Amino acid sequence: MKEIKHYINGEYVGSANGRLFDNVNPANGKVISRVHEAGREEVDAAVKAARAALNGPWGRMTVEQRTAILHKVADGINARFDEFLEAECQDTGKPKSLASHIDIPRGAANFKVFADLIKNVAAEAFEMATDDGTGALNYAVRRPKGVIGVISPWNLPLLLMTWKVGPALACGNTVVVKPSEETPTTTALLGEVMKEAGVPDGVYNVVHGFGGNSAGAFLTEHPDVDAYTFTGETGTGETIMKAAANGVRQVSLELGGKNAGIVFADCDMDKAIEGTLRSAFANCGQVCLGTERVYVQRPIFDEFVARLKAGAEELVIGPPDDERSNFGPLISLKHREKVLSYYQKAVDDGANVITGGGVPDMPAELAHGAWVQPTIWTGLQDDSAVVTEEIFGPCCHIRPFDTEEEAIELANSLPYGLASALWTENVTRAHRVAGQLEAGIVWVNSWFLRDLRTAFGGSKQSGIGREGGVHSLEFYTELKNICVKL
Ligand SMILES: NC(=O)c1ccc[n+]([C@@H]2O[C@H](COP(=O)([O-])OP(=O)(O)OC[C@H]3O[C@@H](n4cnc5c(N)ncnc54)[C@H](O)[C@@H]3O)[C@@H](O)[C@H]2O)c1
Ligand SMILES: O=C/C=C/C=C(\O)C(=O)O
Repeated sequence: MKEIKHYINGEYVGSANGRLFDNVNPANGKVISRVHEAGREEVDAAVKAARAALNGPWGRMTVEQRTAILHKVADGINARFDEFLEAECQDTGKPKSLASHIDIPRGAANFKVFADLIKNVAAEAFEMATDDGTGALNYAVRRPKGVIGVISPWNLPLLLMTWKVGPALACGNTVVVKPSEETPTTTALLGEVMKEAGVPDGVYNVVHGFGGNSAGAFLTEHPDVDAYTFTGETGTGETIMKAAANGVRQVSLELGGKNAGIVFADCDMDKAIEGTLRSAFANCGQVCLGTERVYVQRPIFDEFVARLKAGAEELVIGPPDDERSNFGPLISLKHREKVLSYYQKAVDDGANVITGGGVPDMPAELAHGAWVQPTIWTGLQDDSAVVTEEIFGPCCHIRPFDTEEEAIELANSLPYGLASALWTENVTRAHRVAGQLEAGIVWVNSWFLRDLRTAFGGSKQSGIGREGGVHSLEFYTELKNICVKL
């Protein structure tokens, strides 16, 4: 059986404690590899390697040298595209048709975009007057923040990890990555690409394991990490923030959501249906930006529900290699238990189950997979847990509204604020509503349309800080002001 090891100081190493855990393909329940679980010893070795590399060749490279290497990393991912694709789809069960368009290309793009950005970004300068008339000049320079702890989730493993590692390395930092225990493979494979691209040893380190009382906690408790960037659940974000408070380390947190879609009667119905289908069901509903609450203006409510139902029922459930498949399994049987508990709760709370609500019949070879049906409900009260809590599954609740004010109030009613999608052909309304939604990202007549130069992150309990474009540079560098008396 294949073993997945830590990548520390340019070498793949096993755990001294001898502990390994199973990596399961959620499409069929088969164990695909055994993963080493880091103890404090491996985490400490990884942090030490990262510190040494920061003070070593990486820290002394020019921006041009560093960014040329990062372009080679991106090229290296593309050169081994099929290997990354296979690994990502085995770990997650997601359709290859999805991962080949989103996960792997974005893995490469995340290095190119930030390598190019860092070469062109300016820092501020201010001339000032002084009493003696000679004046002074202030100018700022950017310096790497140091050793960055990167903790990433399982839903878009390579994409979300490189979304952090790309800018961190472009800014001259070194990293210790703790990928999700569910999806260790592409993060491990990236070590080989780093080596081939000429990234010095110790710049990119990977430790595997779980969260609490395992690699995740050991990394966030390590005193020699300068800052943490985390994507995952809001509750985990709180725990990481507390750990980072020791030593006053900065955090960037991209957390959970319960995102609203708002569909006005003046929308282009075809676009609204296509976009809402993707936002509710892509990646089996396991996208932080996904829509789990849909508010539809009353005159088009029945038509919208009927068309979304028809679209959901046309989704092709199947394994990654099936070219027709556009709907894979959940990440694990454990996560399916959680999702199915909400399916049951919806019924208990009196929902109309418009479609789905259970587990699909699958052929024998897939019977042990974490399959679940795409599900749509109507008729729930606004305070049902199904409508207020993040489920992170392929499901949404649709509720009618009458006025614009009501839609805004409903959308803003929860403590989350990650993303919203609104659908209207009235341009004035689009701007007016978008400006009032409490969310870090608002899409108008689209969903998950990403320009990597833009600010990305959540408001309220959906996160702290923004990444993307210059905002990533803000987090991954220290801006130092130098004041020169003339
Ligand atoms: N806002 C965003 O950009 C964004 C993007 C993707 C996913 N998400 C969110 O992520 C969640 C799904 O991902 P998940 O289930 O992997 O999240 P999770 O919080 O369970 O785990 C994420 C990572 O944190 C680690 N971890 C868990 N407990 C830890 C601890 N005590 N200390 C240190 N590390 C710990 C895990 O091992 C994993 O690597 C959803 O809530 C989703 O909304 C948010
Ligand atoms: O599941 C969450 C998706 C997050 C997407 C990004 O962070 C991105 O597109 O950069």
